[in-house]
Amino acid sequence: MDGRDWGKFLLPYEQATEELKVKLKSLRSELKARDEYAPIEFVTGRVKRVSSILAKARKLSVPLDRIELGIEDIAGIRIMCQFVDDIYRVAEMIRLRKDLKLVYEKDYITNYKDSGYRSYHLIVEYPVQTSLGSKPVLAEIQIRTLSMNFWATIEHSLNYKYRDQLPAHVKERLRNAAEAAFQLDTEMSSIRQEIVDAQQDFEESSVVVRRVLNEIQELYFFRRVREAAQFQLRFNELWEQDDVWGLKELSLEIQAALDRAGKGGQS
Ligand SMILES: Nc1nc2c(ncn2[C@@H]2O[C@H](COP(=O)(O)OP(=O)(O)OP(=O)(O)O)[C@@H](O)[C@H]2O)c(=O)[nH]1
Ligand SMILES: Nc1ncnc2c1ncn2[C@@H]1O[C@H](COP(=O)(O)OP(=O)(O)OP(=O)(O)O)[C@@H](O)[C@H]1O
Repeated sequence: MDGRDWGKFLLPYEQATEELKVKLKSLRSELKARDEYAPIEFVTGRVKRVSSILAKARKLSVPLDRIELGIEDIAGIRIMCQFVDDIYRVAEMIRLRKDLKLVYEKDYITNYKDSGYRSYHLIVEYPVQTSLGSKPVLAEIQIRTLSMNFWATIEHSLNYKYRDQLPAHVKERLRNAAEAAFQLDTEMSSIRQEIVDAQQDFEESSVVVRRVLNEIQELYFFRRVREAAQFQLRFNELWEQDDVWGLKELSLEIQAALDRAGKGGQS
């Protein structure tokens, strides 16, 4: 392939990268607009430089007329997430999409690389609509947390600066740094879980509170004034003590009283 052909060759990759970036950014804004939690923090993409394609083809012994299949990351997308769990949610959303086909995946989170590198990779086939018809191109989608990205960006630039000749002790320190970054992710996930649990507890307790108050109102409706007033006093105490379990028990008692009131006469 001579120099003039590269522009044409890269066109569908440029289109694929741009379209995938727009689609994945829209996924984030759509989820946000619906007030749903958006597991995507931000999205980037790039088309591999010709010099980098040639270097990789040489390294992997891919003949130049086979690079379309032999080099999978000419079109590259990167998705950054806040939490490790989000990575797997985003991967699932991509698997379910109808506008691309999953070719294979690499879980470098569970099976992190010797360098310490962690990310989740999906190699997909994306059909680009060109003036000559549909053209499938391969694209690499890397999904990672912000701290995995922090580590990979610095490690990449160090490797670039030292031309992949990092001294052993630096490599060792980078491996330690990757471990520390992952511990940060783990710690952040557990803090988040605690907040989610606390929110669930709060929602559960407000549902019970509303239920008990409605039931007491119903008792008043049946003119069970004395009983309702007693339940109200017990409710006040339990509510002050934030005793959700006690409130649930009280609700059962009021329901029994309501049953009796429904069947029997009024007091
Ligand atoms: N910073 C950093 N990025 C990595 C590392 N390993 C993989 N990556 C990224 O992940 C991409 C795909 O890596 P691999 O799954 O190993 O793919 P590969 O084509 O078999 O091997 P590469 O020659 O490393 O691209 C690379 O092009 C990088 O962008 C690493 O150790 N450090
Ligand atoms: N899938 C991707 N999405 C977004 N950016 C990427 C992706 N892959 C690599 N990059 C970034 O593109 C820039 C150029 O990287 P380049 O494609 O030359 O090398 P690489 O992917 O890191 O390595 P290799 O050539 O060994 O595959 C770097 O800043 C790199 O972080």
